[in-house]
Amino acid sequence: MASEIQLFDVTKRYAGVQTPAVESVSMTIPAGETVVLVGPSGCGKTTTMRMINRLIEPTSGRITIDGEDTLSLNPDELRRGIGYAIQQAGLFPHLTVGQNVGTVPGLLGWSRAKVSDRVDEMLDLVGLDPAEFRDRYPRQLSGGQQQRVGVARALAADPPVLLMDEPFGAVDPITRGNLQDELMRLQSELRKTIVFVTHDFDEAVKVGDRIAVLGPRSQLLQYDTPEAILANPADDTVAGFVGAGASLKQLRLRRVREVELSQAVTASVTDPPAEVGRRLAASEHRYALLLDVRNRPVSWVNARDLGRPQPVGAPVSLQSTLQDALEAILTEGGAAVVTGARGEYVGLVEMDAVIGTVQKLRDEHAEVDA
Ligand SMILES: Nc1ncnc2c1ncn2[C@@H]1O[C@H](COP(=O)(O)OP(=O)(O)OP(=O)(O)O)[C@@H](O)[C@H]1O
Repeated sequence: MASEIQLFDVTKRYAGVQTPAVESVSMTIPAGETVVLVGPSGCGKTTTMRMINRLIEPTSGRITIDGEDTLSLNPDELRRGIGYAIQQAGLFPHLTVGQNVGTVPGLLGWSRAKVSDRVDEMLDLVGLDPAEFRDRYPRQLSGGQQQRVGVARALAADPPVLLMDEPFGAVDPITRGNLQDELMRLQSELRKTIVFVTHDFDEAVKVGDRIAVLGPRSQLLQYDTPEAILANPADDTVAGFVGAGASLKQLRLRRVREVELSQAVTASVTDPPAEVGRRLAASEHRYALLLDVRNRPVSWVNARDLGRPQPVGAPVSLQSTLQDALEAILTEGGAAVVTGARGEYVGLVEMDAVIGTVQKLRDEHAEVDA
């Protein structure tokens, strides 16, 4: 279940402040997508997001959820239908983890048994063992665990919309990466409409189906897929925000299965070196890949040194990102070996394929603009 959110000409002026915090913003957030609002500190991200659940009331303009004007709804009811997760989790310190997660279902009048089942289900979903964590207090949790409880609480009443304001801002980079991975896994199952605020562009690229790059007063500088923004930033401000290494970042969004694999000269580990030499001589290649009886890559052998095979480094899979493949190419010194589900040899990713992919993305997105 997911809902489309639309902003029409939305403006927010805080009392006593001359310039509006958000000025005349219009955008559509498609149902079931994760849209990331990204922009520098103070540009109005939080204000924009909080107007959706009316924690902040717009000065003018209209916001609809599935076509329904949010101003026509009772704010408390509206908020019960919108999950909300914030930095530092914002858990109630005097309530247990279970009570925190069960807050909204409780308010909605669910039976105790149903709330209790739901709490356990949600804790499981975010990777916390209910038996271990249900009765703890927030202060007895690590930052990352608190953040997980925050997400569980936001999802407990199964809202069609989830607002997340820098939800992973307060944890270390490794925990942050894990939480991002988990959110993506959850979202691939739940397909909620998620509005996610961050000032970290890399986080936006990782979790977003679309990214809204905001300037002052929440002005939409560019609103597009991560691929399109990386390939073709709308202007210098966006380019500055994308930062260095845009091409490298693109490689994180592409999978090995999307590129054309090349093929190595292969032989069996049991083949005599002379036979391997004959095969290499008949090809234009200098190296052959030796496979075991189950077709799994074992070693590389050089035409000039057939007696001394070198072990194959860590292979990549069809699901690996092109960034992983590039890393393997650089480590292996030529090509990354790709293996299938049972570890069998499938093909190679070569440098040309990686370069070609980046080039193609750039061309595709340049054409869209033309
Ligand atoms: N209650 C308030 N009263 C007056 N001005 C406010 C209020 N809340 C926010 N502002 C101002 O509105 C602007 C936008 O703030 P907002 O918190 O939406 O930005 P943000 O992009 O989320 O920033 P950050 O990334 O630093 O959290 C800022 O200039 C801020 O100072």
